[in-house]
Amino acid sequence: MAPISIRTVLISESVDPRCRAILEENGIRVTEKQNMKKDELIAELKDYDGLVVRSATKVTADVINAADNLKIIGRAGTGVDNVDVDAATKKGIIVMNTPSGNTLSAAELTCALLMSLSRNVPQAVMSMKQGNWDRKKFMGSELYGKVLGIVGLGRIGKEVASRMQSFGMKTIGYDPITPVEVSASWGVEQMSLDQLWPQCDYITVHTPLMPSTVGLLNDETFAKCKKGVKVVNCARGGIIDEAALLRAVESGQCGGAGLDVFVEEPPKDRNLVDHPNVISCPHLGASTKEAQARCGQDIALQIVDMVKGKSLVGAVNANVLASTFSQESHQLIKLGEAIGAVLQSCTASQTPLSQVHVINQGETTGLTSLDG
Ligand SMILES: NC(=O)C1=CN([C@@H]2O[C@H](COP(=O)(O)OP(=O)(O)OC[C@H]3O[C@@H](n4cnc5c(N)ncnc54)[C@H](O)[C@@H]3O)[C@@H](O)[C@H]2O)C=CC1
Ligand SMILES: O=C(O)C(=O)COP(=O)(O)O
Repeated sequence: MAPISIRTVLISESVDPRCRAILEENGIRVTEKQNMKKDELIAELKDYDGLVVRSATKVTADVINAADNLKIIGRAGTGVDNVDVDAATKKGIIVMNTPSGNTLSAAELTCALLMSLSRNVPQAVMSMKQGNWDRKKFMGSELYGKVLGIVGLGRIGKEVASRMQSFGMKTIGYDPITPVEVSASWGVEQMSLDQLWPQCDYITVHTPLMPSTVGLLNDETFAKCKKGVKVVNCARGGIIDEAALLRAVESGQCGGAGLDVFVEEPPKDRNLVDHPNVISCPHLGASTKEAQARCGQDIALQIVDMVKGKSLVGAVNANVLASTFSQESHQLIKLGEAIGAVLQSCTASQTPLSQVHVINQGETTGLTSLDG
């Protein structure tokens, strides 16, 4: 892999100090500057080769196109929906994330919200602080024996499943990519969304935010759910349509919601946050010391390894890889793209394939990995 020169990095959010320390130990100059408005970010970024962000910095096409020296955008975390990856790719800028660093923390917060919803813990705490002793108002229900629908069976969905199974919940789910036998091996029975909605007492979503996941829960799908279903969104605002959710909690079709994320953060429209059956957090899924330490360290090491030409880990825009890898690797990258296109058409069908056998012909090149 051809080394990329990164001499200066701007960290625009609160990222674990390990990130700065590792970059500096490797001769990269680091500046930390938080809460910049778009114009300030554009002006500041002109001087940097790299940018490290979390979820609050909106790295839009305007920002990217104005950043003439930028070569890498590092996301200390999972979701890259705050980065215009297409604009970055067009400019040859690598976008990389650290997707497993905060998995356990996001899963644990999801479980905390599910438990809080079942026993009205936040509402009871508030009532106590107001000087009350109300044992009737906060009657809850057990999680034991209830059905949890998990939409999105990737890293976080899987961890949520195993934790909630320990409470005796039955876990069912849907994912267009994760094979049914794989999720079955960790106790999640997969089915179509239409089969899933009416069975669930609780639903939690763990997909990326993309056109196919916007409004997965909407007026129509809420209507297919059990009356009183409780929902959790620790993934991205908008996967559960916010207006439809408000209508559903107002009508009682939805019995409660636990929200860590919002379409607009912080949300200007407070109707959901203020509803008595909605409990919410200010995007705290990854806010643990452990998750931040992992993500801060991982993103710094990934940048350093890239600079040293050692490996390119965590890059999400494959097209850019083509320009950074050696000539021989180009053919493998093209092959990967072709296989990806075939797999995409397989998963687009109504009944996704659970297994694909690949048969190769011809001589091997000796290149077995795209890494390094
Ligand atoms: N609240 C927080 O602070 C945090 C939020 N997140 C968010 O959680 C979400 C999940 O993260 P991971 O589990 O790490 O991602 P992942 O990539 O491991 O899993 C996502 C899964 O969603 C599936 N999926 C895609 N389209 C789908 C659809 N239409 N229906 C059902 N499933 C679909 C994918 O096949 C994949 O298995 C992301 O949106 C991420 O940004 C992640 C960490 C912290
Ligand atoms: O990693 C993710 O996708 C998250 O949502 C975490 O966001 P944060 O790093 O806490 O701003």
